[in-house]
Amino acid sequence: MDANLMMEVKDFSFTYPNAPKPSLKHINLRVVKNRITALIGPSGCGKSTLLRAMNRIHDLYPGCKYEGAINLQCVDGSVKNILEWTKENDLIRLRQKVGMIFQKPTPFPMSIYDNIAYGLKLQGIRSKSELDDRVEEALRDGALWNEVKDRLKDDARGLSGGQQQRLCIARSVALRPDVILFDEPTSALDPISTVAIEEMIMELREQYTICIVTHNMQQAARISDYTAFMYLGELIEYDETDTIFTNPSQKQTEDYITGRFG
Ligand SMILES: Nc1ncnc2c1ncn2[C@@H]1O[C@H](COP(=O)(O)OP(=O)(O)OP(=O)(O)O)[C@@H](O)[C@H]1O
Repeated sequence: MDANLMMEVKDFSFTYPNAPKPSLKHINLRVVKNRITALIGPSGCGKSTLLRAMNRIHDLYPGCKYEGAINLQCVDGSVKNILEWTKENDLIRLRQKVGMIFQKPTPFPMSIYDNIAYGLKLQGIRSKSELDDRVEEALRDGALWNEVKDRLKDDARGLSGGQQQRLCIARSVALRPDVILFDEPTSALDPISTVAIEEMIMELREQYTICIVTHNMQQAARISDYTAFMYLGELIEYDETDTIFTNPSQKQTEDYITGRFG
């Protein structure tokens, strides 16, 4: 695997439990370190299914069938195929290394502070001052600190939708993952909150590797470095975002980005 890659999906097929046929077929995708990779394509093409395979979140339901490989570059330079991991502890660690942000914000029913501290405590951090520092650092990374620093003990569910989404990003970032997966993170938000999240994602790229599913082609064009176009469970074309949007090599990609279908 090239040193500039964080993940590499190789000849990957995926079938949901009891489904008659695979939802993803022979996918190859390169996820470059410290870059934003966007997955685009019409509804039902398999974008979310692919994203969710990248931290094995499908395994919360038994019976999924994986074929091929999803390789992850580890800190020690070794490369691991995450599809071979079976132990529950390995999967928990994987989801700390490869975090996920969902379409609807999912704050825990607890205070703003505890939303962040919860995962840190699970990682074994007990010192109050260390927890305070890590919570502040995460909320700063999530561009939320100034808005919430005087009400850290308030219930997180009292925040606006955009603030809740930034809290969820801060919660993920607090665990210092290598990769953050975003599944349509702004589709439930107003335009102003959307801009705030997009700006944050672009800043996070300096420290993290990012993969984002979006229905919004302008969003993909605005924020991503690389784009993959998917159709009917296959990856049709992958390239630098500028190339995909100005000079795609496949007719299906061109038809999609010019609004002729989807
Ligand atoms: N839990 C499931 N069980 C069986 N099939 C599923 C399940 N979830 C999704 N699928 C099927 O897998 C295919 C890909 O779905 P997926 O949600 O990944 O597409 P998508 O491109 O993200 O769509 P959208 O943009 O509408 O969210 C679809 O044919 C869908 O019906």
